[in-house]
Amino acid sequence: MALDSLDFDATVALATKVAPHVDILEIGTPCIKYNGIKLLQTLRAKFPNNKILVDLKTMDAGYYEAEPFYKAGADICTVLGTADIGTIKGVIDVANKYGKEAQIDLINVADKAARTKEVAKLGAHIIGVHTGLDQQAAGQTPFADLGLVSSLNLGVKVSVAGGIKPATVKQVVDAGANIVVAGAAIYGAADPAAAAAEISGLAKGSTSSGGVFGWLKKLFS
Ligand SMILES: O=C([C@H](O)CO)[C@H](O)[C@H](O)COP(=O)(O)O
Repeated sequence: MALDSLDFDATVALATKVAPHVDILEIGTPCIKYNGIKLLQTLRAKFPNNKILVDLKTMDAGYYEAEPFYKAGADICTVLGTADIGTIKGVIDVANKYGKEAQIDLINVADKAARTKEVAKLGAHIIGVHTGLDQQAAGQTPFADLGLVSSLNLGVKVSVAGGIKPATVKQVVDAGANIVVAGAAIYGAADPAAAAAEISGLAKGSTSSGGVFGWLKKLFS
């Protein structure tokens, strides 16, 4: 789940609702810029059972920028695929130093296949196929890019983000996504915990929407 609010307390409150229903809590870029590493430290202490991704979208000084976040308990940090290859290598190297993972975000990368092959050779742990919020506002989706990146079969995990909602979870899993990111579909829902449970259930291939939770909901609705 992507936490994209700027408000510290609201972010912790939302994480408290969704944490039991998701594997990874993602601190979104605006959120980490606004709140800083203290928010990571707070979430790390409160949610020992969730992985935490810090969406740094690093563009320079990869090793130097990401190291304090891995030290503070981040499991995954992101670095921009448009960054210099040395910057990307820096984040991969520091992730390896702490036994963690680096995610290379393909947002705005022109030749996504070429960059994916290049960073896979460097040992990238996760490739992020990502249609950002501004691109979504212009009507773009991540589906075609996901198909392209998955078809490379490089043995690197693929994450997809960009307006994913219950109706599109199966499509992205079938297209090869190992990690499904949802932000607005959860925090914009009337019941974020239920939305998180439904999306997780769908992503993990449950047979009914939302697994047992969704089934019970349907039964009593
Ligand atoms: O990464 C994101 C965005 O660039 C701001 O940081 C979002 O968290 C990501 O796109 C997931 O959110 P939704 O698109 O709302 O599902």
